[in-house]
Amino acid sequence: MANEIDMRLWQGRRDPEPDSDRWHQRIAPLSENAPAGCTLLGFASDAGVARNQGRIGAAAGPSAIRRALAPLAWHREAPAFDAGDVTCEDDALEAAQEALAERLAPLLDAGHLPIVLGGGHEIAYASWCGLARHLAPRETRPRVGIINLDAHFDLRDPGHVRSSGTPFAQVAEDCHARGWPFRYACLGISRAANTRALFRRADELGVLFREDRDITHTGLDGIQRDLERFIARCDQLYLTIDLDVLPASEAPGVSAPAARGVPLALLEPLVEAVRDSGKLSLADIAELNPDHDIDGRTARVAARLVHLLTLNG
Ligand SMILES: N=CN[C@@H](CCC(=O)O)C(=O)O
Ligand SMILES: [Mn+2]
Ligand SMILES: [Mn+2]
Repeated sequence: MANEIDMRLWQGRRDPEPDSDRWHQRIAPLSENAPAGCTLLGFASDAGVARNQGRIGAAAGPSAIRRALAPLAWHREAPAFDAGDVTCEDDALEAAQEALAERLAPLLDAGHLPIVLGGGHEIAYASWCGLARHLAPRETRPRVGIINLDAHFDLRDPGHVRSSGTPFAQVAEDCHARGWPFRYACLGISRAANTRALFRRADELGVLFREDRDITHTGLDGIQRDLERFIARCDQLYLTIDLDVLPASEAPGVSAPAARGVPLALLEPLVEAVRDSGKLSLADIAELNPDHDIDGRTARVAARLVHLLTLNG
């Protein structure tokens, strides 16, 4: 289930001038006793998307993000590592989620900032389980804030089927079982793409949500303030980005492209606010489907988001 680390994906142009490195020249395979840095870990799965009646292909997402990140300019001081992939075999989603959690927890224990590359949004339950495994022995009631940039709540009832549409309902159940608060913010919601039942569940669970049409140049300041208030109530943050939050023109390579979406230019300040909060423990990027991408557009957006998230390290 855990693949060898394939460093051949890390290729790109080389400039002869000094101080001109790119990611492919700096990223290293994760080794034992590596110093803390940002660590990429792939989750090659679209089993959750298949269960959710979506377009499969996201299992190839992690490699496509690495290829798109490889030639981007390196601006970091701290190291970056590639920890390889966890692969979901056929429909063995729960086993793959467990395997990812098992890989993530020691990375968090060692002080890394893991960035998990999807993979369908079923990645989110796996990321959460890794974070919970790291936190459980350390804190009795951790105040974790989950910030999801997504057109969808992904709060479908997991009692029917566990899929890419259920991860945050699964997290809510897990928090309830542990006696931990469930703090969930979902920014970019499309009213047209979420049923009334999902809006009701979001209200019942006290979710902070903002619709795609409200995230505009004029509305951004207010949303930033709401986000900052949410962040102030948390001790650590888990950021999850579903690429279908972007307009289909910017992110065509997803299972469910957005007719409207929130442009990258408006998402970046929100990502920066999370990054610069000093509370970010874990991030993932979900739903890249290279089969439906156009000229690598969506992979480039995903790579740019990884670049942005890790810029200050
Ligand atoms: N990851 C989540 N996906 C959406 C899919 C919506 C669709 O296929 O239209 C959801 O379940 O709501
Ligand atoms: Mn979505
Ligand atoms: Mn989603």
